[in-house]
Amino acid sequence: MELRNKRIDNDTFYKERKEVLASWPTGKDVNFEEAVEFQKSIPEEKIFGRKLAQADAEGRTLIQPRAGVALYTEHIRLLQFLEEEGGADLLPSTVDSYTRLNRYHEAENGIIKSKESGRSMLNGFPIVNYGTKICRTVTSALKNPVQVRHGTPDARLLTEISIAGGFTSYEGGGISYNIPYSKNFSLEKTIMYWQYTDRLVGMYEEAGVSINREPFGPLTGTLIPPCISSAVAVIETLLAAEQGVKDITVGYGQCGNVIQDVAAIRSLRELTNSYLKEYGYDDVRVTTVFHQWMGGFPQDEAKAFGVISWGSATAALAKATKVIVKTPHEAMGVPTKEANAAGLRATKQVISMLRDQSLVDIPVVEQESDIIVRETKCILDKVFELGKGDLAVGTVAAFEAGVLDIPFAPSRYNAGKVLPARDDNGAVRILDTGHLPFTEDLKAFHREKLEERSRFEHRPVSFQMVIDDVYAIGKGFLVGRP
Ligand SMILES: CCC[C@H]1O[C@@H](n2cnc3c(N)ncnc32)[C@H](O)[C@@H]1O
Repeated sequence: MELRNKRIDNDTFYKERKEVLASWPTGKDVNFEEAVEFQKSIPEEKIFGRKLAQADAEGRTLIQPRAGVALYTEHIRLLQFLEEEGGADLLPSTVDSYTRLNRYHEAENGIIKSKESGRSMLNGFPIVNYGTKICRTVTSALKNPVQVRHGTPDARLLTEISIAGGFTSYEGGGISYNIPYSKNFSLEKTIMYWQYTDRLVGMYEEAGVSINREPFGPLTGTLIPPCISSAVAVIETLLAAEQGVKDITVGYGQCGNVIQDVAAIRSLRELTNSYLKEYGYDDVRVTTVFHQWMGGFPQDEAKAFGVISWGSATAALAKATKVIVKTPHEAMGVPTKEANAAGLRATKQVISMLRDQSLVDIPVVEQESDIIVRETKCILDKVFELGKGDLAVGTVAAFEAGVLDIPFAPSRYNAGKVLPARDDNGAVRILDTGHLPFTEDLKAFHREKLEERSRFEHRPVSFQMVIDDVYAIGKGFLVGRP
């Protein structure tokens, strides 16, 4: 089938669905009509999109951890601990790396080894191996809505079992779970795989079940210019809306300059709503998610709490609908439930103290937001032009042309020409725009910002700034000063 940004017709979808459900034994337990009834039996307060909409209307920022372990009984205990002791408003189930690569045999071995050793031998919760019934045991044991978080290029079977299993939100997208994660996965393929995911969500919507979708905002989590993460988020939103998705949370990973980070959330919300309206999707609910610092973390737990609190403050001042919380074990790996809960409590403390303050409408944020909007429009207009009006075709062509280009991404489909570097205030600017279709005045803006830093540091604007910025974090700084 050819790549097109067009709603998948039923015959094509059901034919593909047969193969998807046959790709692992647990797929045979998925029955759409029965799953719709189960989803409809879930209490209102556990519907992810409802809780987001309520918080957004009240201008509140919800807190959500990442969490996932191999044994489902332990996973239940973990998630119950995070809502009871951590105060999590929203819950995750972070999926293990084998499942993300469709390597269910190895996930199965991981479950067995975890039972034998009494500890989690997987770095997440293997949803596909457990299947619908056990997933329902997990989601029914919790008080709060639960979302599946992962990084899966081909997530079709994972989507089927997740929704049938009572999860009411699902993260990812055909760009955001491919280019930053994989080296060789065809972008055309993953866009089509994620059209399947979004079509399935659309079918649940048409049956009266609302499932929240969340494109993965941070991408590589390293010096990502807001216009690039916003362009990807808007594209994945529009592709999802075409398949019938009605509830979307667009996201952004903290970069470190507070003004730019607040402007990034403000402009992301504005861009997503305006593009949905422009392309005729008038009934899609949009909320935002701010990811606490996705870069390297200090080993020292007190310093880690400093980083966590800094991200919490920015999320609150940006009025993000939710914030994804890090833990003081970030530098070590999968956190203990105690560390995870502590990260949540620190976050909630800061969010609560700042709940009556906002930086969204201050002039410097408005100015920065306008720059991001103009940059993102330059990119998206070119994507549509390259696709001769078809967004999916345009997206593939845009990556080939370097019009979409995600810094530090491993994918061979990514040009890797764009070079970001921080300006004198730590905001992420663009040292080399590669083939980004920026207007001359936008290019001049970035050049000038970097020249300001160059004058302050008495050194030329150069690639060395990029290297210094990447290493600065480990030294506890943002701007990599010479
Ligand atoms: C793109 C997401 C990366 C982040 O996702 C966290 N993460 C991954 N797996 C788990 C897990 N099983 N439990 C708690 N956090 C987890 C990492 O720390 C990292 O920050």
